[in-house]
Amino acid sequence: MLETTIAAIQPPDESAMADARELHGRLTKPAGSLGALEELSVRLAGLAGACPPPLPEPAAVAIFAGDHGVHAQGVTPWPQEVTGQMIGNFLAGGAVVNAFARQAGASVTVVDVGVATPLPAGPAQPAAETSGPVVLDPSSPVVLDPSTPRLVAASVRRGTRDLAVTAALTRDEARAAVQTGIRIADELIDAGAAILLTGDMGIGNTTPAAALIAAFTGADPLDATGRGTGVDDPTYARKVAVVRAALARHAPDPADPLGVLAAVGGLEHAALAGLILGAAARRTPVLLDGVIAVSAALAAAAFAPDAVSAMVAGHRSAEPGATVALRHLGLDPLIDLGLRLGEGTGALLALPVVTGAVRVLHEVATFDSAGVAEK
Ligand SMILES: O=C(O)c1ccc[n+]([C@@H]2O[C@H](COP(=O)([O-])O)[C@@H](O)[C@H]2O)c1
Ligand SMILES: Cc1cc2nc[nH]c2cc1C
Repeated sequence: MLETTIAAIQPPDESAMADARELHGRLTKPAGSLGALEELSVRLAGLAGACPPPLPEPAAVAIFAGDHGVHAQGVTPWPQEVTGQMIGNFLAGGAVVNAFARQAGASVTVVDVGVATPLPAGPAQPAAETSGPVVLDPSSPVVLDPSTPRLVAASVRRGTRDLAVTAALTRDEARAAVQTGIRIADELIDAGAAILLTGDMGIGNTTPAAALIAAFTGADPLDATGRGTGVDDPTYARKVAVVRAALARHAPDPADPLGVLAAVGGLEHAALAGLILGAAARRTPVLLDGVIAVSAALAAAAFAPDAVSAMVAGHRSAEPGATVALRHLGLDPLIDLGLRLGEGTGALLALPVVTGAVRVLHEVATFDSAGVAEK
């Protein structure tokens, strides 16, 4: 499944891109006056193979959640249980991602790919008549409902191993998580999603994100590692040392993305790489959130370089590694607000920018049709 997905990822359609550039030149605005939105709309035309490309509606956020053995190294001040507790919050509609998703009209799908603690029952009840989290029967149809977050149970294992001691995952476990991401992309697109947004939840997950970024870009661990949820100086120093030692121990080969994900990654990072590959194979845009998403995007690009044409960088996370990763991918983020929350929040805030970029090609009059004189 991974190999067939990679094989399905094709380069952008140059003629649709040329059509979009030509159309932009005829719309009632000075050439280039929409700045980065113009190139974004051209890229989306190339991805869709059509000018104009489809409006990115409806939108679907997929939040992949996992825990991390490296938590034992003291790389984050937060207890591991917060990962599972936040899943309860997502399903109850009480997290920041839910507020932003309601604003954007996006559905929220939470995917447990490897949470360590049992998922909470109480608050995770979106409907009164249910007694526990809404765990979907794999055979039930996927419905994109912005008012009802849903949980997909797809745990590969209850958290990774400690990457400071051993490989975080076996290759088979990493592959299973990547394939879960591909499956979720397919299900959401089959249910009608016209754009996928990445989300993540995992206490400790900025440490594997930093290790992935250093492994794929060659950046020094000091430049790839940030303060995550807001760690103090001693914790930050420990975190950089953990990333440096892990790279020395595992010597991950950036030409072997499954091996890199297994050695120093996380289950949500692997699943996000799969989601991106799945979206790219279906020529559907994927709006990237923060540092965890862009670390996964590096893995996706290592699997299939043409997957980059499906990626839109939603925002520039405050994590320094995100900027290192975006530079490596050649992507410019749409917004830069100093966010460092995750969950898909930065991607959701960027969604109206993407929609606006495409809407221009659908709705704006040409000089000719509107009778406006050209310069
Ligand atoms: O999206 C980001 O760029 C981002 C930056 C810092 C932290 N986070 C979130 O915070 C958690 C990981 O932080 P930490 O310090 O425990 O590694 C995890 O749940 C992420 O979603 C997310
Ligand atoms: C409370 C909390 C919410 C989060 N959302 C994403 N990562 C998070 C980390 C914490 C600690």
